Amino acid sequence: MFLKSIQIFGFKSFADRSVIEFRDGISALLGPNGCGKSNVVDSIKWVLGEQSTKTLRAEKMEDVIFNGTENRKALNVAEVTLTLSNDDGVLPIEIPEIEVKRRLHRSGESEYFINSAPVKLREVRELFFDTGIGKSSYSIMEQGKIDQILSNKPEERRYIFEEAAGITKYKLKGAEAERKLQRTEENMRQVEGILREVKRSYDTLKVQSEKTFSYRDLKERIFDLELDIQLLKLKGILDDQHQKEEKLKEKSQKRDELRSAIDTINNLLEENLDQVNSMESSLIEAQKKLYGIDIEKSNRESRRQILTERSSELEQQAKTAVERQSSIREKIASTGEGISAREASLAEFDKRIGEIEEHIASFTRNIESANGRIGENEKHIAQNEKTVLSLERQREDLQVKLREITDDIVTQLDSKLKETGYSRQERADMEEEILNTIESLSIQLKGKQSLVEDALKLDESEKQKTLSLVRDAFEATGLATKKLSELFTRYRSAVPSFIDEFLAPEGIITIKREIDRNIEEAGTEMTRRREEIAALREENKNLSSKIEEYRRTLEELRISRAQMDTQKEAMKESLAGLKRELNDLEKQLAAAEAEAQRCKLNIEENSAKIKALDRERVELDQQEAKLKKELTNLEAGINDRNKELLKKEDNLKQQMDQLGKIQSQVEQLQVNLAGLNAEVRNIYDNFRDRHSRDLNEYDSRMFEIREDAKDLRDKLSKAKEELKALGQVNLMAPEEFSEVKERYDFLNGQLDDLYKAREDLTRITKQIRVESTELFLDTYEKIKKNFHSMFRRLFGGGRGELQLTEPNEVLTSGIEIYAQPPGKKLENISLLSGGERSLTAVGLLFATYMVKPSPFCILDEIDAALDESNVGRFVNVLMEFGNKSQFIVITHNKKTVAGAKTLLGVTMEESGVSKIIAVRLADDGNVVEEEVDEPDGVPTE
Ligand SMILES: Nc1ncnc2c1ncn2[C@@H]1O[C@H](COP(=O)(O)OP(=O)(O)OP(=O)(O)O)[C@@H](O)[C@H]1O
Repeated sequence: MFLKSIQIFGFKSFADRSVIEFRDGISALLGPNGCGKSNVVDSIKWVLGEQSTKTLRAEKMEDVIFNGTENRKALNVAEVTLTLSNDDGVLPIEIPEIEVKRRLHRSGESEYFINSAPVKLREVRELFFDTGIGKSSYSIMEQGKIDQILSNKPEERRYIFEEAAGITKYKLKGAEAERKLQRTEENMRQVEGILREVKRSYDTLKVQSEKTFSYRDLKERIFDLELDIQLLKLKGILDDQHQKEEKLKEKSQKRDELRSAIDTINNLLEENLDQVNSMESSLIEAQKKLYGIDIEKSNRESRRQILTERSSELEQQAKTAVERQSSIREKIASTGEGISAREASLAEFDKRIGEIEEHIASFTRNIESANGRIGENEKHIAQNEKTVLSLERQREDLQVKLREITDDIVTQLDSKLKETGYSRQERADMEEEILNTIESLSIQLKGKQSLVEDALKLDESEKQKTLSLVRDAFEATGLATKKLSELFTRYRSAVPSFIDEFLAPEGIITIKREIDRNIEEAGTEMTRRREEIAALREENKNLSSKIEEYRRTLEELRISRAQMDTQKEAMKESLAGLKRELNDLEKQLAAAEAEAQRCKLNIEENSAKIKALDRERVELDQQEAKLKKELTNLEAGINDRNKELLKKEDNLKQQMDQLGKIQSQVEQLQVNLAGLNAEVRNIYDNFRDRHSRDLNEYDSRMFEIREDAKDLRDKLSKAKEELKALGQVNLMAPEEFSEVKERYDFLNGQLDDLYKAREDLTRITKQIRVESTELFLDTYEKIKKNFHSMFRRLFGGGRGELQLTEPNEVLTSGIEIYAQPPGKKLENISLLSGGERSLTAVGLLFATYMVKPSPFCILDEIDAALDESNVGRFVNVLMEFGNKSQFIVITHNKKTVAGAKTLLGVTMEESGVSKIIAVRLADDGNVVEEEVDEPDGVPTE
């Protein structure tokens, strides 16, 4: 026994955790349609790693999770655990019992386990390689799959043979090796391409790098030569510098000695000068005082002159002020007149403005009253319009009523006339008869009257005769009257009395007349109101044009008032100007008077001041004579001292000349030294700028140079020419070359590895192909032979053939099946009947089993299309195989069930939820173990 049990939870219709314990031999899985038998097969395929939702009869993978029933909620996880016995070591793990589990969450998360350890799908698949079990194997055969085997292209049938030959693993390895080989060749092509590219750079950079090395050597030589030239130059300067410093030291000493001798002479000179200076200060002081007196004297003289001139000016000013007073007075008089005239004009303006204001007020009132009147008229118009509107509505209502009542009159008249049997013709006839009777009566009466009148003229006898005739005639008249009265009575009864009802005060015609009258009255009232509205509108139109006229006049009045205001303002301003002018003139007059007074006072003050100045002049003349005497004495003393000073200064000058010469020599030396220093600095700086190095570093080399400057310069120009001849140089070439070289060497190494790998892979692929071909051919030949005999057993005769479509390409060739049921021609399987096809496929399956039986086999209703005799043969063969291999058969066929040792029932006691029931049969076919009641749909014999 290989398949021990399966535990299903949440998978399709298995909502509850269900365990199916499998036994050796043939187990039949029974149950009514739709109870979940095929779901058990699906669960086995699923746990073995089936990924095709189509094969699992689902749209998407989540569809395999129990999705609920009317009474149960859907689950969120499906889990199937398959327990396999590995006592025979079929599976490549050395454990006697292996548990494979697959779990799927509704979120899409999927897990696989082998013996509770999480694994990848690949590991599950590898576990069943070449065992006949697994995704694409022959251990699970369904009705659909049998059809597939037979109707597939010959090449697609190969998997059964490959699985039986055990070359699936080889095939995978071969494919893997092929893939690797392809990848390797692809890599080789890529590496070769890259290498070609790199080689180009490699060659170019190699040449460039060699050139760069020559360049670098020359550069170094040039540097050394330039260094030596600079060092030689520096050495010459430094020697010169040393000599000049010595000379400077000597000259500086001499200069310092001269400076101290000059300082001594200077000190003596300073003492004599101090004495001369003090005498000169006294002289200057005396001169200053004398000068001061002179200034004082001239000051006073000029002040005296100024005062005299000022007095005459003041007299002239006083005269002018008096003249100005009289002219101002004249202007004041004329300005006063101007003011009075403007005040009169202002009064006139006020009067006229008052009048205009009154006009404006009266026009404004007129406009207001006209507007008021228009407002009232508008109100009347609105009222009248309202009334007209309501009258119109009334009239319309009345007209509606009139139409209604007219209709009523016609209807009532009609019915009354019908009721009373009134006939117009009869009435007309009767009226004619009455008129005829009245006429004949009046003719008779006229005849009687003329008879009576004639009788009155006759004699008595004739009279009596005539009167009796008249009496007879009156009798006839009485008859006519009676007839008339009868006629009238008849006429009255013929004329309908309802007319009176109609005409009565509450009668319908009276009401109609009332309505007619009301309509007419409403019309008259509306006309009156409309006329009134028109009159009011006309009045308002007149009033509006009047208002417009008033407004225009008002506007004109306002403009003239504004003009008047402007003129008045101008007049006011002119008046104010004149008043200001008057005020100014009055002030000017006062000022002129004050001016005249001030001039008089100033003239008096000036004459007093002139007298005081004359007195001070006498005193100053005396002081001047005294100071002039003091000055003569001081000038003589200073002259003597100056002669002594001149002698000392001559001596000093000689010393100074000498000092000047030495100082200039010192300075020249200092300048020279500074120049040399600058030269040295320049040499250092230039060197640093050109070579980015410090010349200090090479100081010691200065004393090792044996060549002279000329030789060095010749060599330098030669080296420079050589450098120029090199042309453009890639300075980074050596570094770039070393990088490219490294890459070039690496790629070469890689290419060698790839060549080796390709050789290995080609060898492996070839080996796999040879081994696979051998294995395949061996198995194919066996199955072919078995198929032939199995076909004959199942069909009870006939012939079954297998043929390679391309015998020279064993590893890709298709396998054609030919079948010849007994008594028929050898035919291609596509021409077989459904049952024949099933039986042929079963034959192929069993032929394969004979070569490589898979550890277990599930057959899902493959007997469905077989007839009784074929089922019999099928069951016989099945039972034979059942002794060696484990079979789980889903069937509805009683004969097949009878062949089973164990019965497994699937029911749906609860709608939509599958449940497992197991029944074990003894060898004699009796039930020996019953775990649950026999499920519905279990066929019994
Ligand atoms: N995810 C699911 N959740 C619940 N029930 C499901 C699910 N997927 C399928 N089913 C139910 O499983 C039943 C089909 O089961 P299955 O095909 O195994 O029946 P069967 O016993 O093989 O029938 P038959 O004898 O007709 O072949 C259907 O009733 C279907 O509704």
